[in-house]
Amino acid sequence: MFRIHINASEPYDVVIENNSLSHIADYIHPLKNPCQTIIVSDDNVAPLYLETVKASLTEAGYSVCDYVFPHGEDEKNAPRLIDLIEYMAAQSLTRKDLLIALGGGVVGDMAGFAAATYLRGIDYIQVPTSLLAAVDSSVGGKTAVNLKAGKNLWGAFKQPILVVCDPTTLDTLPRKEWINGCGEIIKYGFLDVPGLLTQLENKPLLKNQEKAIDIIARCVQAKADIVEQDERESGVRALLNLGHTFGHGIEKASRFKIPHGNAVAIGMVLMAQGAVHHDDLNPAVVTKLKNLLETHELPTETSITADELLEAAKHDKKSQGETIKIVVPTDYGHSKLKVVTHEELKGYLIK
Ligand SMILES: NC(=O)c1ccc[n+]([C@@H]2O[C@H](COP(=O)([O-])OP(=O)(O)OC[C@H]3O[C@@H](n4cnc5c(N)ncnc54)[C@H](O)[C@@H]3O)[C@@H](O)[C@H]2O)c1
Ligand SMILES: O=C(O)C(=O)C[C@@H](O)[C@H](O)[C@H](O)COP(=O)(O)O
Ligand SMILES: [Zn+2]
Repeated sequence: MFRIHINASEPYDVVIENNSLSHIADYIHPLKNPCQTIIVSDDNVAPLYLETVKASLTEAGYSVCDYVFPHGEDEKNAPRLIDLIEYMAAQSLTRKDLLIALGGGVVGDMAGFAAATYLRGIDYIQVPTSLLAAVDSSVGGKTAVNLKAGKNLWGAFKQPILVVCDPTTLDTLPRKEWINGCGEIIKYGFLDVPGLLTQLENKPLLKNQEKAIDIIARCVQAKADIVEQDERESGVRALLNLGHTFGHGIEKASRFKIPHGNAVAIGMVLMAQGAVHHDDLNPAVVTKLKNLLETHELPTETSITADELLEAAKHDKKSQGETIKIVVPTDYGHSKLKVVTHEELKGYLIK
């Protein structure tokens, strides 16, 4: 069992414990007296875990309603968010009540945003059930939905009051979602997490729940260290965007056929290749990165055109006027922030 404290402006704990879902109310109770709760989930996760969470809450005296929507990135949008908010209002949830996001990053991002804005903000808990959500999206308080113009363009910073991760839920996670989660994990390997890349090289993390617990804890601690320094991304937090400058464009241009973690993997390779020409990165680092991604069955290239990627990057949050903040690998396991013009960014895509 791990309990990692996140010392944000509103501090909270991340609990990582096998079978924690069956007694989730034990973790909630010290923070929140019995109240009305809404569990938000998708149609893959709800049939597997909704009843377990409900049973624990009901037994502890909480009343529970649920909102279950179709799975997938396509659903992380404004109409779905409004439908959820309308449902919350119809259930007469008050400011003292609680939202529980049970699922992957899509559920967590959208339900978190609903909690951030409904009645100008109510408490919420992240209960990640995908590997990607466990290592990244459930922690740090970035909530959002996508707009037609791009990824995560309508959102808010709102920290959860608690994160409860039950790694046994990964037993039902399809292999392709393990692969997807590994995209973000390898990203952490390039953000100075000591030994993480070596650990992954020695044994790929696919369908290995035993090993996943330790790696989840290491990534969460790494994210905590960054978020605690810079909760609202005015500086170092932007490092967590390694692979995302082009990754978000890849997701959008593929109409979300290429999922987030896969897109981040390709985005890291593109940025590393660019860094060989513009930042003197040793080409051997690109080879090692590609090998590690391939061992985890992740893609390393895309047929999406440079023009599409550049256009998407220009509209991303990290763009300001003619410049954009990017994250470039400086060595195997290390990266740095850099501000370049859009014209210079183009150069990163020319091989
Ligand atoms: N807020 C953040 O800091 C942050 C960080 C990283 C990614 N994200 C966002 O997270 C999203 C991606 O998250 P994701 O990969 O979890 O996507 P997701 O929520 O779509 O989950 C992936 C798939 O796995 C299924 N699933 C989840 N848990 C399962 C389980 N235990 N058993 C069986 N099936 C299960 C889901 O139903 C879905 O079909 C993207 O929208 C991305 O932008 C946000
Ligand atoms: O928490 C962060 O900060 C991150 O950047 C984590 C990313 O993995 C995540 O995909 C995030 O949603 C991207 O943020 P955005 O601001 O570029 O939308
Ligand atoms: Zn990400």
